[in-house]
Amino acid sequence: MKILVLNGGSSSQKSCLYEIAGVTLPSCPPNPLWESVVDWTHHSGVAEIKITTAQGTVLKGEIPAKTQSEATAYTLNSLWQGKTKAIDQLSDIDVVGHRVVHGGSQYRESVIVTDEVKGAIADFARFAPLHNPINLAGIEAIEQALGNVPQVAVFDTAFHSQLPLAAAVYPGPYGWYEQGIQRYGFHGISHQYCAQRTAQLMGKSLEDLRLIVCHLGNGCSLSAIRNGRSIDTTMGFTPLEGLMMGTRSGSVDPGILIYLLRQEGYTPDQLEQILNQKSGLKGISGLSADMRQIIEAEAAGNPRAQLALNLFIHRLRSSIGAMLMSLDRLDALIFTAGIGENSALIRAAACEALEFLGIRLDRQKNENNPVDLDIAEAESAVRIFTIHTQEDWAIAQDCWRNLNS
Ligand SMILES: Nc1ncnc2c1ncn2[C@@H]1O[C@H](COP(=O)(O)OP(=O)(O)O)[C@@H](O)[C@H]1O
Ligand SMILES: CC(=O)OP(=O)(O)O
Ligand SMILES: [Mg+2]
Repeated sequence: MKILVLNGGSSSQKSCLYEIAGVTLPSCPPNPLWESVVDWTHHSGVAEIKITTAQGTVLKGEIPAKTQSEATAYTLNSLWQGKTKAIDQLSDIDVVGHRVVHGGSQYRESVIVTDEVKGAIADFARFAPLHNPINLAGIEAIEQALGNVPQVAVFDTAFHSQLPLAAAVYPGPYGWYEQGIQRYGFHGISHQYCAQRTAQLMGKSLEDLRLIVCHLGNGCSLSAIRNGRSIDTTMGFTPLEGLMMGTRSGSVDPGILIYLLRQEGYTPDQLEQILNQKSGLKGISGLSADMRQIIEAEAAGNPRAQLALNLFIHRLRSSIGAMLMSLDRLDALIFTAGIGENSALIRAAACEALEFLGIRLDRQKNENNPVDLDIAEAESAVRIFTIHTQEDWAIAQDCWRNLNS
């Protein structure tokens, strides 16, 4: 079965083609036949593209793609034509899986896309305006190019859909909860994948483990996992709550927003822009949303980069503390996504604060940025893992399950 996965984010679109040959799912993620990343973050109106095939062909360049649909059309062509060709024709694709960021409380599992599902994704765009429209555009681009190939929507909110009420409900008026204003949580595909992979590496059943997953990418969130379920998480009603992120503020006093609306005459659109695009590492440093550049500038003595880094670490530590208190035992602390997988400095800074609990990082192992490895000292009270998050593979597995159930 050939499975195409589209993972559309606010500034990038990652796509992947997998082939599953057997009658059961492989236990470890297979290498994809073909992968592409389209990134809009560097220049306006132009996207950077990188395509890699299983044969090792790498194509890098810029394409004049302003929209998601243009980028998807270009990407699909490169799948069956030219140097990066991986299939003879698009009809060789059996199923297409999509990461859909918001599925509300309605979608607790992945589903085959129907008109009703598309309507719900469009409706939930109210709650995730930066993500859901992009996910829907991906589904429609595939409909145009591939007709009625089965498509599967895999929701970032699904893994958190059983949050206990104490974690899910905001302490505003009860009417908020009745109208759907509640904590949904995001990055669930990654949190769930990392939890399952850690259980596999520990040789234990996920049911028996208590875990904290730190998903630290452009968007950042933590989850507390017990009996294989997310019981607490830092993102909430939208992907704005919680940790400080690349360009997003994370949690701020809502009083600030009332002040800005009333005293400074800001519009809701301006507030959205500030909180989503002009805050976080970029807003504080004035330099960049890229953690690598923040770390470099901090090392060179830039005071605002120093402040941005200190804020990021402070909020990460206090939120790990919050997740810890939702579990009454911890078996493993897991770091994943761009920063979590690649920054020994951030992992060490987070773990330093936990040493009083007997949680000890092996400095040498940590420095090597290992993939899917335990980086705790042998006598540590809690295991510490770096896990390469494979959201695309998790989506491909859900496609396979939907078509084989
Ligand atoms: N070696 C590194 N050290 C620190 N941060 C890194 C490193 N490599 C990547 N990152 C950071 O990872 C983040 C992007 O993470 P990623 O998971 O790729 O994001 P996305 O949310 O777009 O999927 C960026 O802030 C980038 O700076
Ligand atoms: C939900 C979310 O924040 O996603 P991303 O980190 O890809 O922006
Ligand atoms: Mg990501």
